[in-house]
Amino acid sequence: MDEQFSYEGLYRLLEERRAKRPEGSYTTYLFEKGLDKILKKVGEECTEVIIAAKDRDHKETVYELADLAYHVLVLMVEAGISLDEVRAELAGRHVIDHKVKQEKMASDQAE
Ligand SMILES: N=c1c2ncn([C@@H]3O[C@H](COP(=O)(O)OP(=O)(O)OP(=O)(O)O)[C@@H](O)[C@H]3O)c2ncn1[C@@H]1O[C@H](COP(=O)(O)O)[C@@H](O)[C@H]1O
Repeated sequence: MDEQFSYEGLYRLLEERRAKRPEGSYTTYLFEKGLDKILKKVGEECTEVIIAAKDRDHKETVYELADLAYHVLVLMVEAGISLDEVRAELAGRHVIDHKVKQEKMASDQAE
């Protein structure tokens, strides 16, 4: 296990790939091909996650989820979407879900 790994670190590396376009980099290849290619890869990886999960193949599902996560991060960099934006969106929903859950619990108790 690489102790150095973080989503933030990988995101920054992908941003650097987009800016510098080093040769021999698969990420450079994706950015050179452009948005349609990146979207195609995200679609393919989604399908592979679905197939692996449907087969209840835990190891393969983890592998395909990692492929999907990488390609989603490439898409985010290409689209100029930061990890903080997605984190903030999830955090906002978390509060809403909590309130809905509380309201439901309160109305269930009143019955
Ligand atoms: N996490 C990944 C990662 N996951 C998957 N992949 C690549 O995604 C590709 C997916 O395989 P496929 O068979 O679907 O695609 P392919 O046939 O190789 O290529 P296509 O023509 O279909 O696009 C493989 O080439 C993998 O190497 C990744 N490539 C890079 N990273 C990360 O990105 C960093 C920078 O990578 P480079 O830009 O290549 O230096 C690396 O250090 C890693 O941390």
